[in-house]
Amino acid sequence: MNLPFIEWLPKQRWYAGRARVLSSVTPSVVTALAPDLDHALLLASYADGGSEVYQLFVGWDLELPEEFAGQATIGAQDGRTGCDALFSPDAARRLLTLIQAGATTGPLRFLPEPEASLPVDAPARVIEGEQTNTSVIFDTEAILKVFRRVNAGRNPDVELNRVLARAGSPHVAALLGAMESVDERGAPTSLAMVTAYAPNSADGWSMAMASVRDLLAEADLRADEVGGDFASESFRLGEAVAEVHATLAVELGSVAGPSPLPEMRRRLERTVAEVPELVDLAGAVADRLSALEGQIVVQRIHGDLHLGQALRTPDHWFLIDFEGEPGQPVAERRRADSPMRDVAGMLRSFDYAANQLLRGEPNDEQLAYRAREWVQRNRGAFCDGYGHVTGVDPRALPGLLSAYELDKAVYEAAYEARHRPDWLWIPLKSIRALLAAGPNPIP
Ligand SMILES: Nc1ncnc2c1ncn2[C@@H]1O[C@H](COP(=O)(O)OP(=O)(O)O)[C@@H](O)[C@H]1O
Ligand SMILES: O=P(O)(O)O[C@H]1O[C@H](CO)[C@@H](O[C@H]2O[C@H](CO)[C@@H](O)[C@H](O)[C@H]2O)[C@H](O)[C@H]1O
Repeated sequence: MNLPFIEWLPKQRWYAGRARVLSSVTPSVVTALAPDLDHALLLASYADGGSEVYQLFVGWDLELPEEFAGQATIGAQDGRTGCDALFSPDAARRLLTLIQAGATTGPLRFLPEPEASLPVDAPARVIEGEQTNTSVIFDTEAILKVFRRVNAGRNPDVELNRVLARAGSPHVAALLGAMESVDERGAPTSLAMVTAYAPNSADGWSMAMASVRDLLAEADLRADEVGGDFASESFRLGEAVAEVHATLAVELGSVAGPSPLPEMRRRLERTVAEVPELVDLAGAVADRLSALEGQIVVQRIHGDLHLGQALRTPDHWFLIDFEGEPGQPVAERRRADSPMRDVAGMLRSFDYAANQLLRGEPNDEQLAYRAREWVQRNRGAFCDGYGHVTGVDPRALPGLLSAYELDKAVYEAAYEARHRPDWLWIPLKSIRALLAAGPNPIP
């Protein structure tokens, strides 16, 4: 396969190498699925000596919806045009059919869940947006998520969705199937998963943004007085996260174990090297992380929880995307950790929602005050909901929570520097605020 991947790959939203110099992109494993459809693992090598593996279904001379033709077309080879086949509804349906059939092709395994019935004839459409992976929706019935960056091992998204669905949790979409590759020793690497689609749902990020927008439009009203108050949803979301944690603890265990302090310190060091604005703050952040010295209670958790990972269905809050932090090795993403990592992730997200809408109004003190009020109200409601289920209010663990919030904000600084440099100011502002607030950030 000899397509111009080196030009096409860096233009994709899910490409994570923006801060690095790409030196080559080579198809390392190619598996033919049909005469006009191949599966390819692409080895992207960087000038710094590092590399990443990306996954692509390459379609040949496929018909593409007009609006996606430019984005999906990779280039020409031997008189045929190669494209990202997930944009072809027909190719996407064929992938679903392979999963339904439990097919095996070369190293690829297509695995339906027991009794699952996949909508193999449904209209299919790629969803666009700020996603790490690429997902295709099949009518209102199923959603196929293809992991873009491939890391050896079983992806926690597949693993935890399966555990939670089989335990009857009302807070996840049912897993319908998966796709893996196996190496010579039979060890699996997750490549894709299909879950039931939740129709008529809204994601927590859009709902929170609508609520903040309402508040900022009514500068004289308090957060609890405007129509779009989000606090009761934040409370229910706190309950849902706590219930998911409780189910994971029952199903997969919860023990006293070493804290992730060494990894947090390494992350801080790496991020300071990438984000010069952090240099002056790093010492104070490191001091605050020391609250995690010694042992803590750990269990399997979501690992990268934020408002965009929560879907409000007509009946429940669902949590999605249990993949952990994109870009980390699978072993690290599967590692047990404190549930406070997820709580901190969601609390950070309330901060993001309010700050994001203050963009362009940086010096309006009245709006900034209102936004802070919204954040306090919703962070508080989330913790109330969480504590209502577990009996332990996260605010009773301020040192732990503040350390996890800072670690998350450091992660976000690296994430934004790589993917959305325009947003970098949000985690930087939060790091300064968290340091100034002391180790007990929530009243
Ligand atoms: N089961 C589902 N039902 C409805 N929409 C979903 C479902 N799962 C995911 N989505 C939508 O797809 C988007 C991407 O899913 P996500 O798992 O977060 O992918 P990524 O890893 O690419 O970020 C979500 O923001 C959500 O809007
Ligand atoms: O792609 P994922 O959803 O797995 O997560 C990554 O991208 C997120 C942004 O899309 C990023 O989240 C950060 O921005 C959100 C607003 O867009 C905000 O709600 C989150 O709190 C903030 O962390 C996430 O960190 C990253 O892993």
